[in-house]
Amino acid sequence: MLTFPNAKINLGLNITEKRPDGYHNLETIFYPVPVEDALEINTLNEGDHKFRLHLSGLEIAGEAENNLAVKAYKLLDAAFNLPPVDIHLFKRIPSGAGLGGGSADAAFMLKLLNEKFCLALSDEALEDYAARLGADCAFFIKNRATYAEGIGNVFSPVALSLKGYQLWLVKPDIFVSTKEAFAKIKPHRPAQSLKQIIERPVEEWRECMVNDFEESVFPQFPAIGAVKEEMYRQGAVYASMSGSGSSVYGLFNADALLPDVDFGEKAFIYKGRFGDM
Ligand SMILES: C[C@@](CO)(OP(=O)(O)O)[C@H](O)COP(=O)(O)OP(=O)(O)OC[C@H]1O[C@@H](n2ccc(N)nc2=O)[C@H](O)[C@@H]1O
Ligand SMILES: Nc1ncnc2c1ncn2[C@@H]1O[C@H](COP(=O)(O)OP(=O)(O)O)[C@@H](O)[C@H]1O
Repeated sequence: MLTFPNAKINLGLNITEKRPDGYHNLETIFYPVPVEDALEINTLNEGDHKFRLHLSGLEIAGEAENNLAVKAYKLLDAAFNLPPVDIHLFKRIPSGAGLGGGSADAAFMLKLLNEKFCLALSDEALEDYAARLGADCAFFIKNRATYAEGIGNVFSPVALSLKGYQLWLVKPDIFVSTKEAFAKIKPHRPAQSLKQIIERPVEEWRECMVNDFEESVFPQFPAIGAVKEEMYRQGAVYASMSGSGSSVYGLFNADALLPDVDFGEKAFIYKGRFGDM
């Protein structure tokens, strides 16, 4: 059985306060984007392993045991004693990019196992399992525009569609540590909540919607800020870094022409169109 875990972008990201446990409260809107991995599972009939993981495409750091697709399998296996599985993951979503690719693989693995082994878990039950694998992981269960608060794990749906807009996504060859990016931020409450901002036309977002991480990340990595500037030079209606970086996206009108731009030899570049997601 085959599925295609997709990435997300953050539309706005306000870091509102530091908590006693060291984590930060924030508000953001997660929106699914059509950049996809491919994830396949088959029942494993040979050997005495519970799982085998085959990886291709972009490299993922870390051992197979720590792969989020495997962690998702282990979580449901502990509860339901699942048959052994052969897992194939083709990685197209860059890691450590603020695109949630690892979390997407985990959430889609839960959905895949639920279907393949007829576990009859509701979306809410799947969200509970997903939340144990990562803060933004549960978003990918319903996989629709979502307002997130708390540490990024308390969700409510938002009525928002970017259908028809073009998406230009660039991840320069730069690694940003999420932990360090948080450490450099002075949390503050925004003048206007993202819930209100998102109701305004996309053309107005540039004046009022921010990703607080840009303030700490752009001075350290000017090349990331330069990608955002380039998006606006090319006519983006709205452009921003996603999550804690290092990817940057631009939203363009349906008829805009997106030229070839050199963002560096190792940059990941995606151009596409939002559909019904
Ligand atoms: C900030 C977001 C917004 O989308 O960034 P991206 O990962 O998408 O870039 C996410 O919530 C990130 O979630 P995630 O990437 O899972 O972060 P984690 O691994 O849980 O945390 C890495 C480190 O960031 C800090 N951290 C994380 C989340 C949070 N609400 N407050 C924090 O202070 C902690 O120091 C933690 O040790
Ligand atoms: N299936 C997976 N895909 C991507 N990264 C994974 C996966 N499993 C574990 N990881 C680890 O999770 C980390 C975060 O990856 P990811 O969720 O893609 O990025 P981000 O948090 O920037 O959105 C990576 O550094 C990687 O080591």
